[in-house]
Formats: sequence, structure tokens, C-alpha cells
Amino acid sequence: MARHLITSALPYINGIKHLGNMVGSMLPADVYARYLRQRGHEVLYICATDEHGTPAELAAAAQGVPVAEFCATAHDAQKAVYDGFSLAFDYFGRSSSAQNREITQHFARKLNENGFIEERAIRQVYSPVDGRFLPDRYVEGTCPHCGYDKARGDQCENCTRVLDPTDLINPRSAISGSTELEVRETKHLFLLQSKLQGEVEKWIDATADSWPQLSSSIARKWLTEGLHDRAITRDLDWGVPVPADVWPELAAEGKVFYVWFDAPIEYIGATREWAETAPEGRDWKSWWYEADDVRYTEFMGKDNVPFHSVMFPATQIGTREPWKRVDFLKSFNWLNYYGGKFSTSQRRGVFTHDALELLPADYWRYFMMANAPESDDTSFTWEHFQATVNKDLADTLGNFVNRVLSFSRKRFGDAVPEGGTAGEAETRLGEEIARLLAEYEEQMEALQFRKAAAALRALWSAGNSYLEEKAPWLEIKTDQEAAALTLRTAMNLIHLYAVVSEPFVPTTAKAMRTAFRLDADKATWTSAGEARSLDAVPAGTPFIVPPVLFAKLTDDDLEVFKERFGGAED
Ligand SMILES: Nc1ncnc2c1ncn2[C@@H]1O[C@H](COP(=O)(O)OP(=O)(O)OP(=O)(O)O)[C@@H](O)[C@H]1O
Ligand SMILES: [Zn+2]
Repeated sequence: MARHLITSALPYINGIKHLGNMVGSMLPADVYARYLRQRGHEVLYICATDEHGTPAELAAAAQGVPVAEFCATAHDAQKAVYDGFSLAFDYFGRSSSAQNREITQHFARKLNENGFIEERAIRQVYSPVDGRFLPDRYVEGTCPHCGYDKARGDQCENCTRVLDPTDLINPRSAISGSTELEVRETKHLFLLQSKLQGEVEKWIDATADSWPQLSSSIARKWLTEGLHDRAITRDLDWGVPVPADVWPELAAEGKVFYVWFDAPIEYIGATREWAETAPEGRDWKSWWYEADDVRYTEFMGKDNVPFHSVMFPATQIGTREPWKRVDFLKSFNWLNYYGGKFSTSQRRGVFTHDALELLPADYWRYFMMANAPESDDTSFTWEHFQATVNKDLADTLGNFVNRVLSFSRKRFGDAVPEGGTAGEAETRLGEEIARLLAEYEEQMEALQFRKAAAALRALWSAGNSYLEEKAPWLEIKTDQEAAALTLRTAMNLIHLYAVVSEPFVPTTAKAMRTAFRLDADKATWTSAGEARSLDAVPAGTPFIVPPVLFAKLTDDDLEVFKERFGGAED
């Protein structure tokens, strides 16, 4: 047994997430956490909403509610969707928590004591009409390179050139539209990442070789380009305040930490929330501080890799305290939707709350994991979704379960039939199951989710092949005992599927497992070899036939979905 700490990239508070966010961060983390729990490990899966920053402030303003209230409501809305997707977090926290504030300030103090923070004056765009400094993205104007008139202060969307707000021609505030902008000098805290480059490199050399290539190559690219000193404060109302005991002047000016400074620290903050919200209290520190016995795995989309592989570790190293650093960084490419990336700002793609309105979570969970963008970007299409659901879930798994249980009940009643002793076909099946289970286990241990899903599908198929070979509906005509043996074996497969498929399709797995009334049943499995005997469900065990596990999707369904979500080729 090992201790596994798992975190998935914090979903930003501003709106309900899409399927791309789901498959790129939280869902694989949940699948992995469930798998490890089943294998008897001690697991702590922590996530939270990332709540600070300008987009949250602006969204709250647009709704006319205070930002704290906006975030509280939006947090609950996201949490409800994640419950709907059966994400079994140990804790789902909030980066605006008191715990995160305290730890973030602690990090800043330590970094400062160790000479890694410096106060610098910078020139920034100020809008008197808005009464605030404008972050880069909130200055718009004409691109000096291509003439595009909606270029943002950080980048021109049209020619993709990186810009500085002061480069823009005819700059205006993206908030009020005011063109009466000034450049003022203001002081900010800078994290001297350049001083930490060497130590981060050494750590990456020692750690990143075991990571997926996507993660390690992004980390190395950033290090090759060199770590730059970065402003870690902003002029906002909403954020972790700069501690007044260290920086009284900046605190008085209302500076807060930049969201990218406090967001990863919230992994620790949320763990402390988890500990402190339990009436009996819990030990959060042993997961994070001098936690050499803990294996820490992070999940995220590729755009988050630089922050997690290089910048957050630099921050941790700079505290000169023994904070737990990531052991394995699992990253994902993009899930695309008909020619473009899923996008929250452009409302492109299928959003998680809408997905649950169409179909139960297990349909989406299985489809997304079986097609996770692990080695390349992948495209979501409704046809592919339909084919996967119909073939793998409805035909291969669902139909098997229903056919076996209904037929047995019809011929032998409401308990698992006794029948003869296992023969050559059962031995072969047992060998095949043990082999596939070992393959599944190997892929899950390596966090290769597509391959793990393929092994799972092969396990389901093995049951169908066995049933076709034995044909109990023919056996029953000449040999009741033989038919009973086949059905009893098939029912044991159903129970095995219930246990092994749980990380991917937890609700369905529960329906399959609880179809059998077993005393002392547990959803864990210890070894592939042990599963070979297929005898966990003995003759005489009462069972029920669960309702159809997966409905097939018709072409008419597909038309409705495409109409609603705009899934036409373009
Ligand atoms: N299309 C996608 N495919 C895979 N992962 C994604 C995709 N879009 C976002 N992610 C990941 O989802 C996680 C949560 O992201 P976050 O809430 O910050 O939204 P985001 O990255 O701003 O996405 P968007 O720009 O679409 O809102 C991050 O790890 C991000 O990398
Ligand atoms: Zn341009």
C-alpha cells in the first residue's frame, strides 16, 4: 500500500466547463484515483475552483453581484455538475479560502526572506474612467503589424503576434471603451525565477524522464528559453492580499497576488480545507510537508504544463522548505470540436451540464477516456460518440449483462444456477481474463488511459465470445447442467466487470455489482491471477435483472444533438 496524492488543474470559476476541460484534467484524475483506491492504496484526490483574477471580477460586475457572492454561487454550480459526473474528490475546495490566503502569504514571506522577491516599479496602463489599472487583456486597439482593430494588449488574435499594450494604435479600455488612457508608474512584486533556473533544471533532470513526453518536452522547452522574473501582484480588489507586515505600502495600495501565484498553492490550501472542515480534524501536513512517502500525480491540459512543471516547482524550491513536489505530471493534448478547440469564451463545444441533460455520466466518461487526447489532439464527433456508445457500451457490455441475467432467470429462477464443473472452455476463458486483466493493470499503472480502456473493452468482448461459443440457449435443449455452468460462469464475468470497470463507469458498475446479493462483497481486486477462477459469485446467490444499462443512440437522436450543439461540418 502506498500513499497517493492526486490533483487536477483547478477549473476557473468563470462558467461551467466543457468536455475538453473534463477529459483534460478532472476525469482522468478521478479514474486514476478510483483505480488506486480499489487496489487498496491510501488516496487523497484534491481539486478546487480557481476563483481569483479579472475575469471573475468582470463576470460578477456583469451580473451586478459582489464578486464573493458570484464565486460562491458559481462554485456550487460547478460542484453540482461534477457530482453529476461522479467525480469522487476527497475535497473540492475554493482558492479564495482563508486557508489558501494564509499559505499563499506564507509562501510569499518565505520567498522574500530567501531573496527571491523584489519590488519593482513598472509602467502600466491606467484608465481614469474605470478607476483602475488595466491588465494587458483589457486594453484593446489596432494591431501595429496587421491593422486588425480588435487586437488585445497581450496578443493580436489575427496575426498572432505578441504585443505590449503600449504597442496598440488607438488603445481603449475593454471594460468601458474609454480611450482616455494614461500610462502610470506603479510598484509590483517580482518573483526572481531567473535565480532559481539552475535548481529547477536539476530537479527536472532527476524527475521528468518518467513523465509523458508531452509534459517533459514542454518543461524542457521552457527551461531552454530561460526562466524570467515575473510580476506576481496585480491591482485588483479580488485576490490574496499582499501581507502588510512585510509590504505595508503595497498592502495599503490594495495589491493582491496574481492568480497564477495563488492557484497552484491552493492544492495545499484545499488539502487544509479538507482537514479543517472535518469536525474531528485531519492531518493535511503529512501529505505535503516532508512527505517523502507520498507519490504525487498531477493532471492537466498542455497549456497548464509550464506553470506546474517549472514555475510552481520554482516557487516551492524558493521557500527553502520541504514542500512536496510533483512526482508524475500527466498532461493531455486538446480535445477539439468540429474544427476548433472547445472554447468557453466562444461557447464552442458541448458543456458538461448540457451533456448530463442528454445522457447519464457513464456514457461520457467511457467515451472520453477511451478516446482521451493522450498522444495527439483528438476531435469529438457525434458519429464517433454514437458508434462507441452503441458498440462498446450497449452491445458489448450492456447486452451481455442483460442477456445472461434474463435468460438465467427465465430458465433457472432468481438465483445463480448450480450446474456442472468447469471444463476446458472455462479454463481457457480464465486464462484469457487473467491475461487481459494484467494488461489493464499495466496500462492503468502507467496512466495510459486509452490502452487501459481498450483492455477493458477486450475483457467485455471475451465474455461475448465465450457466450457465443457455449451458446447456453442451445445447451439448455440437451444438457441443463452445461447451460447452468455457462450461465454461472457468465454471471461471474458480470461481477468481475462490475469491479474492474468501476473507475470508468462507476454508476453502471454499481448496478452490475449489486445485481447479486452477496454477503461481504467488496469492489476491490487484488490480482489478475486470482480472477482466473471466476468463482466470486457462488451458485445459489440471489440476483436481479437490472434495467437496460445503456440505450443505443439512434440517428434521430444524433440529429437532435447536432442541431442543439451545432455539430455540422464546417
Ligand atoms: N479542449 C481541451 N482539451 C483538453 N484539455 C483542456 C481543453 N481546454 C482546456 N483544457 C484543460 O482544462 C483544465 C481547466 O481549464 P480552465 O478552467 O482554466 O479553462 P481554460 O483552459 O481556460 O479552457 P477554455 O479556454 O476553453 O475556457 C486545464 O487543465 C486546461 O488545460
Ligand atoms: Zn495583428
